[in-house]
Amino acid sequence: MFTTNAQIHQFGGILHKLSHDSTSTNTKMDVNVFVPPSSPAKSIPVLVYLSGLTCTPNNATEKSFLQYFASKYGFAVVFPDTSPRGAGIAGEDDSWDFGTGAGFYVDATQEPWSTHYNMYSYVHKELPAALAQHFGQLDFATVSITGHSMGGYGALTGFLRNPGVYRSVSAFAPISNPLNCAWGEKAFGNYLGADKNTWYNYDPTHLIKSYTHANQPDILIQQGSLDSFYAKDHQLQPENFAAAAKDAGYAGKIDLHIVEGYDHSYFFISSFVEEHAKHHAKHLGLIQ
Ligand SMILES: N[C@@H](CCC(=O)N[C@@H](CSC=O)C(=O)NCC(=O)O)C(=O)O
Repeated sequence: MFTTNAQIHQFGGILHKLSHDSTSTNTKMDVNVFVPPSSPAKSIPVLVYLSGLTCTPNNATEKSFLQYFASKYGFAVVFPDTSPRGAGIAGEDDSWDFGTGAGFYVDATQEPWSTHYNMYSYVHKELPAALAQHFGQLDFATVSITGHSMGGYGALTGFLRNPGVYRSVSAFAPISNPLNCAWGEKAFGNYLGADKNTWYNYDPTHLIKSYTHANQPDILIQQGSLDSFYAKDHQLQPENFAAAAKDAGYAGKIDLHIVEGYDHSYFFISSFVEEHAKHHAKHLGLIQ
């Protein structure tokens, strides 16, 4: 059961700011949903946008410009939160890259995180089922997924672990090989524990090696060359994902664009959001 906190008219559609009690996280969760203009009898395909570290559903809603293209092509957009909030766990607010705002789209197995930090089940199971009930017009059987940074990793992971569920996937500056970077080691070590065998289930670079489903669409990835998380800190490593896909014989093209001069911010995301919207509109059957 959702509570509507705001309904904002935008680009001919409506942005719904909602909250609900989640059984995956055992907390109240906020979610934004943009519904494009449409005739009442028509079902509307859906794009899920997963945000990065520190974000609420509002960052992308306010800064990506994605709703303009969702309205143009006729798909809805779901903007989930990035973690439970106010779970009351000691240490959850101590750092910006772990805990609140940094749920890493995993189902935690380790105490004290496992009661609340179950963002994988929340995003891929509970939330779509609940929203399908709330918005009868949204067609969650025709759904694609995208995201930024931690959310780009969440999108790639969700696509690869749920063969046939998402028609297409794309990512902006995704954390592509979390087993191999400081953000991933911190998050997985705490949420999943010391046994690295369990970490592989959440690493796109490893998951693509065993992805066998017939649905192998092109995967669009943009990465700014001056993004310090990419160039300096090596947190992102999209080349590792592209190389693994090639070695695995993934049939679609890994369309990795290193875009000169761009950083990690929403200035970068909004510059390429049209390309991503078009990519998904094609796979959702809205354009040729
Ligand atoms: N100084 C930033 C650091 C965090 C940051 O850059 N977060 C990115 C995602 S990073 C990987 O997941 C982000 O999307 N920030 C929100 C924004 O609106 O730009 C900070 O504290 O935000």
